Amino acid sequence: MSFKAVVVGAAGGIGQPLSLLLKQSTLVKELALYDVVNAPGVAADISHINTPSIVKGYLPKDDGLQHALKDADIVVIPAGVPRKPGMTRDDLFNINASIVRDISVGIAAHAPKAFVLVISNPVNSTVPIVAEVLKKKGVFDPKRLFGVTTLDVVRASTFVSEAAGKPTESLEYRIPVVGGHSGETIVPILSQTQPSSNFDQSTLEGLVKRIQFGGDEVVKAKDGAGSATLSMAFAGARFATAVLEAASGKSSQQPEYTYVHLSADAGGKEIESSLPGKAEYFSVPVLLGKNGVEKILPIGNTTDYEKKLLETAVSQLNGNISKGVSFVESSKL
Ligand SMILES: NC(=O)c1ccc[n+]([C@@H]2O[C@H](COP(=O)([O-])OP(=O)(O)OC[C@H]3O[C@@H](n4cnc5c(N)ncnc54)[C@H](O)[C@@H]3O)[C@@H](O)[C@H]2O)c1
Ligand SMILES: O=C(O)C[C@H](O)C(=O)O
Repeated sequence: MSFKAVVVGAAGGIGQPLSLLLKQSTLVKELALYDVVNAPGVAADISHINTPSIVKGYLPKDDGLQHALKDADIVVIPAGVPRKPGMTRDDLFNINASIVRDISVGIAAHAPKAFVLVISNPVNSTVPIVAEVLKKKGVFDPKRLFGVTTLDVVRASTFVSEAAGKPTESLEYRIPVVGGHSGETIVPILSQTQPSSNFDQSTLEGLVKRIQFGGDEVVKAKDGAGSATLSMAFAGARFATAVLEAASGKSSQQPEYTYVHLSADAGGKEIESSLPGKAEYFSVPVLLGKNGVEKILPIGNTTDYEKKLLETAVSQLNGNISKGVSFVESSKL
């Protein structure tokens, strides 16, 4: 079984390597690359790779977005501006909110059944923006909308395996990361690290900070030239592949951590009622299936320290979520 995948923002720092990685997937039969600039060039380049998928590039002219999205099974969105040093992800809201809103209007009209994977920041707000647009258009299915928080999970296994003195075994390190995708809304549950690792409290807190602010590390190192692109492309392709594998009927008992509307499954509702405050959206452990979210698993036991981290995350997230919802409420669609 193979699928039509669309990358919106395909000519960007994430979009190009992400498109390259998706071109390598045998789960993809058609790859539609859309951007406001240079998408045909990126598509021409990638199309020379001799993997089975057909690649086409689209620009806004001649209803490009509509044609790119037509019959899409999965739409991955890394469109929008990245951070520069000194900025928070929320500082991107003013520009990226309308970009994501307008793309969502296109998805509602031309690919209402597609899985939608949102990479554009601030994810805590852009996912609610997509949901609100799809709701207004009567096509919202919470099982099919995902905020991509995989990079936090990828970073956690890299940083924790390094701290455990086993950097070459990082792929074996599984660390739940829940909450949102910005600073203190990112909550690594290091007490559930597998293989289990015993860190003293100060190492533990250092690791939590590093995972929460891993994005800033890259923004600082790039010194004005943007934020994480290559590690994000890796993480985005990994998550998109998991969604497509599940859609093709290959089930996995390994959860993926992704930022979803908690109504997507009864397990989400249970998590919502157990959280120390209101949060309609949360990154949670999800088992994927043919229709997207199949089951939301419990977050599991947490230490008192992690409970405090969760409290802080929830209090910040709620404002991010309301900001996205209000933005669509006040938009003329
Ligand atoms: N979720 C995550 O973990 C994560 C990680 C890294 C970056 N990001 C976010 O991803 C976004 C993209 O980052 P980047 O480094 O690739 O930026 P970039 O500037 O290199 O690329 C963005 C691309 O989006 C395109 N674009 C702008 N408006 C568009 C529109 N209306 N339709 C289609 N395409 C449009 C631009 O032309 C550009 O090619 C940023 O918002 C960044 O903060 C998220
Ligand atoms: O840090 C950023 O702004 C980009 C991204 O969200 C990241 O976590 O690397």
